Amino acid sequence: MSGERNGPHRRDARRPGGARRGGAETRARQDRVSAARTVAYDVLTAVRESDAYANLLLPARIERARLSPADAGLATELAYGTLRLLGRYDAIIARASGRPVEAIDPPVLDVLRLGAHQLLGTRVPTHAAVNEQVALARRVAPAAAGFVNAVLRAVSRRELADWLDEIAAGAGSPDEALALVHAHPVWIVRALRSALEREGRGDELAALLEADNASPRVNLVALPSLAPDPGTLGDADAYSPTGFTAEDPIGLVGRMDGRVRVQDEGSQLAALALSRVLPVRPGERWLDLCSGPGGKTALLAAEALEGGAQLVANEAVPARADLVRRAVAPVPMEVPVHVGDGRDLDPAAMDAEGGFDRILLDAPCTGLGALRRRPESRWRKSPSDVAELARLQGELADAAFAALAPGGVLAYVTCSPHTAETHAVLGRALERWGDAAEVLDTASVVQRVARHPLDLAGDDRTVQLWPHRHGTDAMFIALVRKG
Ligand SMILES: C[S@@+](CC[C@H](N)C(=O)[O-])C[C@H]1O[C@@H](n2cnc3c(N)ncnc32)[C@H](O)[C@@H]1O
Repeated sequence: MSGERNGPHRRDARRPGGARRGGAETRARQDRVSAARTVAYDVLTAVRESDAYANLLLPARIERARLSPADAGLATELAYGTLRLLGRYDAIIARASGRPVEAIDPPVLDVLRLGAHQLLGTRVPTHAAVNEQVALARRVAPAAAGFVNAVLRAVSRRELADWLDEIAAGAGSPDEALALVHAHPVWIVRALRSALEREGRGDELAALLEADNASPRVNLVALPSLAPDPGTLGDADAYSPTGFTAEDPIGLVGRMDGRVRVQDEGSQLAALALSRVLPVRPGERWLDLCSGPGGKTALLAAEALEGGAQLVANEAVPARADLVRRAVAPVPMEVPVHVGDGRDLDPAAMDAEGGFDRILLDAPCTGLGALRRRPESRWRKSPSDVAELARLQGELADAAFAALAPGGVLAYVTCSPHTAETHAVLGRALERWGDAAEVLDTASVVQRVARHPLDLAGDDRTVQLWPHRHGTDAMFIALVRKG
C-alpha cells in the first residue's frame, strides 16, 4: 500500500522537473470538481443571478454535461435540495461563519450552501463534500477557499439535529423558529397555518412543511378511453381514477403518444370534479378558461369526447397556448385554443352564444400548494403577490360566472391553499353573485370521483387537498352552479 502511494513520487523525483509535475498533479486532483456538483452550482448561480427556474434549467444542463443517470440524480438532489432548504442553510452558515450571510459574497455563499446541503442533507462523505466545495471555491472565488474550508469544517462538526436546535433557539418567535427549521419564509408558514386551522387541522403544520421539502413522486395520468386502464400500466393512484405511477414514467410517456402524461393526482381530481359533477349531456359546451400549459385541458378533452361534449380552451400567453394545442393533439376531437385575457371573455366569439355548461377556472395563483415541485419558488414570492393575484382571480371568476349558461357549473381551482386566494376570493364572488349562485357539495363530488375515500376536513362545500395528507399538490376546488 505504501509502495502504491510512494511509487509515483519516486518516479517523478528521478525525472528532471518531476517533483514540480507531481505537485501540479496533486493540485489538479485537489482542484477537481465533479460534473454533478458543477451542474448543481451553475443552476444555483442562474437561479440567483437571472431568476432562472431550476426545474426548467436543470434538465438542459444535465443533458449538456452528458451526466450519467447516477450523476444526474446527484446533480438534481444537490440543486433542488439546496434551493428548497436555502433559508435553513443560511441560518446555519451564519452561525458557523460568525457573520450574516449578507456579508458573504453571493458566489461564495452558493458554494457554502451547496456544501452545507451535502454535509447535512445527504450521505456524501464529509471529506468529499468539503474537498470538492473548496476546489469549487478555488475556481469561482480563489481568495475565499480558506474561508470556505473553515466554515464547512465548522458545519461538519455538528449533526443536523444540533444545528436545528441552535437556529430554533436563536429565532425571534415560534413562527420564525418553524420557518428556519423547515426552510419556509415566515409569511408562508403563517399562511399555511391559517389554512390548516380553518379546517381544524392546525396540528398538521410541521408535517405539511416537511412534505414541501420532499421531492414529489412522478405521477401520471392515463387519458380515459384513449390509454389503457391505469392499473394495467403501473400502480393505480389511491384517489384519482385516471392516475398511476410507473417504474419508468418518462419512458412510458415517450411511448404513449401523449395519451399518458405527467400530472399531479390533485390536478386530475380537480378536472374530474368538473367533468363528473353531473352526467354529461351530449352537445354540452365546456370551457377551460386559463388553460396553459394544458394538463387539465387534455384530461377534460378526453372526458368531453367520452360524454359527447365540446371543449374550448383559452390562455393569455401565446407560448402557453401552443403547449395547450400540443397537449390536446392526441385527443381525436377539435379543441379550439383561443389566446386572450380571460377577463374579456366573450362566449359568442367562442361559438357558445347561450353560454357554457361547464367552465374550469384553474386560476393563476401563487402556487404555494406546489412548493415541493418548484424548489426556489418559496424564496421568490412575497405577500404583495397574493393581493395582486386575488384581485385577478376575482375578476376572472366574475367573467367565468357571467359566461355560464343557466344551470352551468363553474369549477374554481387554485394550486394554492392561501385562504386569500381560495375562501376569500370565493366568498367575495358569492356576495357579488347573490342568489344566482349555489355552491355545490364539492367534497361529496370529489369523494364520489375518487377511487378511495379522502380524509377531507372543514367545510363540505369546498375541497382542500394537501401534500402531507393526500400526497397531492395543495389544490383547492369549489364547484358553483348558476341558477
Ligand atoms: C394555474 S395555470 C393553469 C394550469 C393548467 N390548467 C394546467 O393544468 O396545465 C394558470 C394559467 O392562467 C394563465 N393566465 C394568467 N392570467 C390570465 C388571464 N388574465 N386570462 C387567461 N389566462 C391567464 C397563465 O398564463 C397560466 O397559464
